Amino acid sequence: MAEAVLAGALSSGLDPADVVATVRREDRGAELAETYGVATTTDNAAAVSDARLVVVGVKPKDVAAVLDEIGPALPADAVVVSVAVGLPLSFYARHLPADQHVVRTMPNTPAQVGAGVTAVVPGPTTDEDDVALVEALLAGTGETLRITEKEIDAFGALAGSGPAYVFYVVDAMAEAGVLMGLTRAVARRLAVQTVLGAGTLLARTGEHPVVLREKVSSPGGTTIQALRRLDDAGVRASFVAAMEAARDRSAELGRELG
Ligand SMILES: NC(=O)C1=CN([C@@H]2O[C@H](COP(=O)(O)OP(=O)(O)OC[C@H]3O[C@@H](n4cnc5c(N)ncnc54)[C@H](OP(=O)(O)O)[C@@H]3O)[C@@H](O)[C@H]2O)C=CC1
Ligand SMILES: O=C(O)[C@@H]1CCC=N1
Repeated sequence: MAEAVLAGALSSGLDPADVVATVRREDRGAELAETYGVATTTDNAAAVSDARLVVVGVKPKDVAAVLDEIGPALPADAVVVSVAVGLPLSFYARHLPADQHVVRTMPNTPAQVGAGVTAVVPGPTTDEDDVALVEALLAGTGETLRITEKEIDAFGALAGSGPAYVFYVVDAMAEAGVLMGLTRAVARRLAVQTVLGAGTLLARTGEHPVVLREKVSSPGGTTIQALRRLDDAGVRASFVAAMEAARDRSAELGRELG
């Protein structure tokens, strides 16, 4: 996820000379340096010692150790940007020096191609300049949306995890195409282009998805037959249950690790 944010930010004008990426493995560092032209190091504390923005992009279970490591080296005016699912701002406050500014975010992987959407939750002591700086970093990754911390588990369940649901649907549609005799390459291309086209149509027209769905579903035609099968199989209810499970896991992670 951190690489996707890096790629999006660089593509919109962030200077690679202003970035230090930290890694655990030298080979990973070489890969990032080669791909993005950024400096890399395995020394997290050294990397943050004159940083203005510090994106902590490790898994939730590893965040505490990284914060404990970098805390003493952080400049007082550095803003720590959280991307971890589940961990509340209070968690960061416990592991960082008093009054260190923190902005909690929830990005998604389309950030890599500038088509992401990221939630931004300012920390209690964070000033407007700091939040604007974080939003400027994220501008190249797509849209940003300020929300409250109580909304972020739901945001993550919908938008953070959302790309995985779409990839799941694309895979299922392509597999159905193969079942009906299309080649794998053609089936996948059709599924990808159809999702891209439908998403673009939704975004450009601003029409409600129900209206667009009805325009495809001719009375007595083919699409309505397909949609009836999806309803019979409980697909809509499954989406609700799936996203509630993701939201609940996010809250649970916060309790487990916090
Ligand atoms: N994946 C997603 O779509 C989203 C993820 N997130 C959040 O982003 C965070 C990362 O998730 P994700 O990208 O999936 O996980 P990954 O495991 O793919 O990425 C974590 C990276 O952190 C590196 N790392 C681990 N420990 C250290 C350390 N001490 N110092 C430096 N680097 C370290 C890992 O190195 P190594 O390669 O050696 O393992 C790895 O490259 C999580 O907190 C997650 O909740 C948020 C929104 C969406
Ligand atoms: O699955 C996860 O835990 C991360 C957080 C949101 C998307 N991926």
